[in-house]
Amino acid sequence: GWGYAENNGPDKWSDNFPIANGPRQSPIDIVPGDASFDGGLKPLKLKYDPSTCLEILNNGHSFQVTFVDDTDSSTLTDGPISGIYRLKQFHFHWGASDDKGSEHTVAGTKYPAELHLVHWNTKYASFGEAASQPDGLAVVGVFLKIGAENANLQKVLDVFDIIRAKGKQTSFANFDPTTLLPGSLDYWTYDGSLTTPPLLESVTWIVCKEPISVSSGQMAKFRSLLFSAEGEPECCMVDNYRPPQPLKGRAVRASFK
Ligand SMILES: COc1cc(C[n+]2ccc3cc(OS(N)(=O)=O)ccc3c2)cc(OC)c1OC
Ligand SMILES: [Zn+2]
Repeated sequence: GWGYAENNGPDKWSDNFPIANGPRQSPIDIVPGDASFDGGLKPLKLKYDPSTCLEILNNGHSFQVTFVDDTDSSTLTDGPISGIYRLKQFHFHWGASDDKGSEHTVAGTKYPAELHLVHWNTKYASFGEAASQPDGLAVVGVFLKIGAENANLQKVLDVFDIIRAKGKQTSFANFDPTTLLPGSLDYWTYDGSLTTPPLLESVTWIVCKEPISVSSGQMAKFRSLLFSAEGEPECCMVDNYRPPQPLKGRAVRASFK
């Protein structure tokens, strides 16, 4: 299957997923000077209920924290979207070293990691159905920047020893993803795609301008996870990011001046 190695990585994804060369692929390089301020963009409204937090899983590409999404308990509204989008999961992408790892870049700058909070439009019956619609998903991206230790993030890293290998999962309750958001919710927004196969062009991207902090030691903990399953030769989970894709004429709007 697909991965991030030389033989199955981003440059090979178009073999099985031709949409990889489509008109609205993600991530992109965000050039602040080229983004147009849109005074019509509303502030993001994120309302998360920690009791909807379910489990944490190593899916072999990243780790994800999954939420119960059968009610409107944890939602994204306003911002660039209309309607109600429900939180399904959040996950991260990161590098083998602190000089790379984010998927979106800002005027060519790479951050050591990027958080994705994945939401689906409740006008559709499920995540899977929404994922095939042009307005089906909204992903909030948050950059991680090397600095002070992040105590909220540490709660997630503390269970990594249990989910070290692909396929491992454990219950994970009462986590509030709001604690992983930056102080300012200023954002850039553009129409894009999932950044991993099936690369569906169904995502309204909402990328926060302000990063959250992560310490270098915490980044080392991310890199202790494995792409490989138990009993397989150990392969460190690092560089699980897709590089920026062609903008192909898309507009990037800014919610701030
Ligand atoms: C839960 O059901 C699905 C899970 C998934 C798993 N999945 C695969 C790839 C993903 C890529 C994502 O990309 S990202 N990095 O842009 O956030 C986000 C969520 C994803 C979730 C895909 C589906 O169809 C596309 C599903 O519906 C059948
Ligand atoms: Zn992602």
